[in-house]
Amino acid sequence: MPRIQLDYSIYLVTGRELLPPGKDYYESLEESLQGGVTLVQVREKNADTGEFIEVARRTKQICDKYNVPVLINDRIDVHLAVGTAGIHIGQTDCPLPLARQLIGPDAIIGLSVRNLNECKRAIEQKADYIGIGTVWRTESKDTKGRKCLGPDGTGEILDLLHDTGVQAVAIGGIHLPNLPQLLHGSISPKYSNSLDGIAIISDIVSSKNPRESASNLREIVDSFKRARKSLNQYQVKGGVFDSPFVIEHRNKNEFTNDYLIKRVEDLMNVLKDETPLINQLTNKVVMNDSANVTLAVGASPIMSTNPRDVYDLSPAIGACLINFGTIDDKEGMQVAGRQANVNKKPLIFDPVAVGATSFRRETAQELLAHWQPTVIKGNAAEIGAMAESSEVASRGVDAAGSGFKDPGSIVKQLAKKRAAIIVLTGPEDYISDGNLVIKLSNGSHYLEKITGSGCQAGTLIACFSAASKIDYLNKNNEELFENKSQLVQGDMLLGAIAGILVYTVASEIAAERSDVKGPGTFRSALIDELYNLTPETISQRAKIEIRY
Ligand SMILES: Cc1ncc(COP(=O)(O)OP(=O)(O)O)c(N)n1
Ligand SMILES: Cc1nc(C(=O)O)sc1CCOP(=O)(O)O
Repeated sequence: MPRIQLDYSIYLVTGRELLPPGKDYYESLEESLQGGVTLVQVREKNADTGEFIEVARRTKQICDKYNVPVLINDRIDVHLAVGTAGIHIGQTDCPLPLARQLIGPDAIIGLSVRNLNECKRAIEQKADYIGIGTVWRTESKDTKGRKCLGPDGTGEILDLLHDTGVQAVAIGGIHLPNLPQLLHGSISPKYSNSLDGIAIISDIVSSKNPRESASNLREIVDSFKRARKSLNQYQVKGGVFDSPFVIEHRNKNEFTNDYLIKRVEDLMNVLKDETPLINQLTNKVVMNDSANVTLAVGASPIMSTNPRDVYDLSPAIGACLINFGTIDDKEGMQVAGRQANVNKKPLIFDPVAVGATSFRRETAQELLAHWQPTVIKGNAAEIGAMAESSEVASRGVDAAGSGFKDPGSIVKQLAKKRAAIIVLTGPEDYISDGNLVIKLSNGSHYLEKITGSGCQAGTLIACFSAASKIDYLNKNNEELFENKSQLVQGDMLLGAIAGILVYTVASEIAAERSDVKGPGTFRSALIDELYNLTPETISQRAKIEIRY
């Protein structure tokens, strides 16, 4: 008989010592089940055997009312005494093959996994599921000396589970604000596997209102799973598509150049009407020009980097740009990005010269463990480094060589790996959400002759991503909270396309002006042409190619 299938979505691990003062354990448990907990593990670190059995027995009685299975932490004897669905064991507990012999073929066995080797062994030993941790620091267990895996490390482990049938939850430091970042950021780089659920102690147990806490977490996990399912449907059927970043359900036949141009025009008007604030943590070399291009398209720049300030500003901004050209404000970047995720703001990451030094590579990894970007923009060297491709070597901030043999597939694969929109800039620009690749062929050779043109493109992507979110909210007010797992509402692919198109078309017009004699005059003319650009000009000049 096959073992029962468990729903790992919201996996409550109990912790009586973490209850708020005065809250009864059984009352808290029942409320959390009403909020949507799908699986419970009884974890008793201080109880003696008799007490553990009694707690497990009463826990199972309550869970049975809600048809929620119970597992026992570590103790095979308690599992056998109470007749629960199975056990969860750690690396130093009873070895899995022995545990299987003792509890029989039908019981569930989950195993804690901290790295790739432990995961391989869990697969060999036929664990039913693995608990991947610790994702982030936690006060609920002593994890001193252990490396936090972050969403990235979790995703690498998920890749190994491809086609194995082994399920996976993540554990450690998971709370409502960082949950969307974990779910999106842990989508595995090679096979796009995602978590089956999350294991939680304190976010539920320490809550005064465990029903609400569980229900909030459940809503995010459910909507993430729905979005993943519709993405898979698109890949299978090749018809209507809906990536995790795109709320608009588009039909392939309607997604044409004319449609894109019309939507870019809409966003140009939104920016002028709504003047969103764009916070830019950017490098010293380009700060002034970036602020000016922001103003030229109708948005409003702010260049705040102080951690307290970016925290307070976050709810009020339209989008956040993190450009780590001079990496002076790492703490500010960590806080700004994290708060952008929490407040569901578009977060644009420009990893300037990321492949040039190990410091830059490590900083990028560290930042990406703190937050999930909506868009990653770079030149060939930067995108190559992010994709861990050796095809294009990195030389300072410039892309060496002519780029990739197949740029479309590089951006598409990286978009899947990073669960973000990827923008590759160069003589032609390539943009992908992991499903589609858009090639844009506007621009001027002068862009290579002024400093910070790539940085300005990142700024404009941030402006138009903010416009895309505003546009979405203006049109779908009642559906504001339709998909709580969404990192940001609005069509972020469109925001990226609009930013690049507006910038490159304006650069063409600037370069054609008779008063432009070289890079110096081009630089000023570019800001003027961004300011004067009309939707009609975009429509006349845009060179767009859509590839599936
Ligand atoms: C779902 C889940 N994952 C990991 C753990 C940790 O188990 P273990 O390593 O055995 O540590 P203790 O829980 O015994 O402290 C877990 N309990 N549940
Ligand atoms: C029990 C446990 N195991 C972990 C691991 O990494 O194996 S982390 C952890 C504690 C999880 O508690 P919270 O949800 O409060 O962070």
